[in-house]
Amino acid sequence: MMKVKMCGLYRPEDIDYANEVQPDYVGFVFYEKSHRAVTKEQAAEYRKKLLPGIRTVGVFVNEDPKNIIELLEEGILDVAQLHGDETEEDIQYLQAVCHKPVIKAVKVRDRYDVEAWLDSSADYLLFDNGMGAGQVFDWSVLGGIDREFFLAGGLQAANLTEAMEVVRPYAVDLSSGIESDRKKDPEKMRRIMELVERYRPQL
Ligand SMILES: O=C(O)c1ccccc1N[C@@H]1O[C@H](COP(=O)(O)O)[C@@H](O)[C@H]1O
Repeated sequence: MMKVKMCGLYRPEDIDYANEVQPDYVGFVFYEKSHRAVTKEQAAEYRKKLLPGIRTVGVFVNEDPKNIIELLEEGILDVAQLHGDETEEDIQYLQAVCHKPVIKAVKVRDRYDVEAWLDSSADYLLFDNGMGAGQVFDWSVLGGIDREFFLAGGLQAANLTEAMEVVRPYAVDLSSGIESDRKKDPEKMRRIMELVERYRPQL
């Protein structure tokens, strides 16, 4: 069944919106250059308010593994998403220490970028065009992938159904596409869930 991740929740009300629409995953960005960045304390508070069935993903860019491990071991996060230059060794180290899923985000320019990570020990790959910039990439380079992956990058109500039908990812991942004026928009979140629910019975 198609999963959905709603990423970049950073205001207290974003948690209320997520509890209403109930995506499979929500993402907290631990990257201080992002307007969506949260602190460990905020994420801990948000985790407490979030419905227990919703899994929390921490988004990191070349973060000190010690900080990632702390968040995973304290139960603030269920999954780590590595969005920087992390290596295969970094991924395996986190998996060995925490026994929690690791998503490796891959910035896709062409098929070579995709193939370079197909044998990764990451629990999931995530194919994206950048870092939450809301830009789509050429999905045709994702053909014939024999493992589960998240599709991110510029997904929104207008292109989501096509993305699900054409790419058939394990999960769709949205951030900019569920925002208005750089804030999470509950109406857009509801619309996305409607589209995912409508698609789900087909699988
Ligand atoms: O959202 C951010 O600010 C961010 C910062 C650093 C790394 C990743 C970030 N976001 C990730 O970008 C994708 C898709 O975003 P969009 O839908 O294109 O806006 C998603 O995986 C976020 O986790």
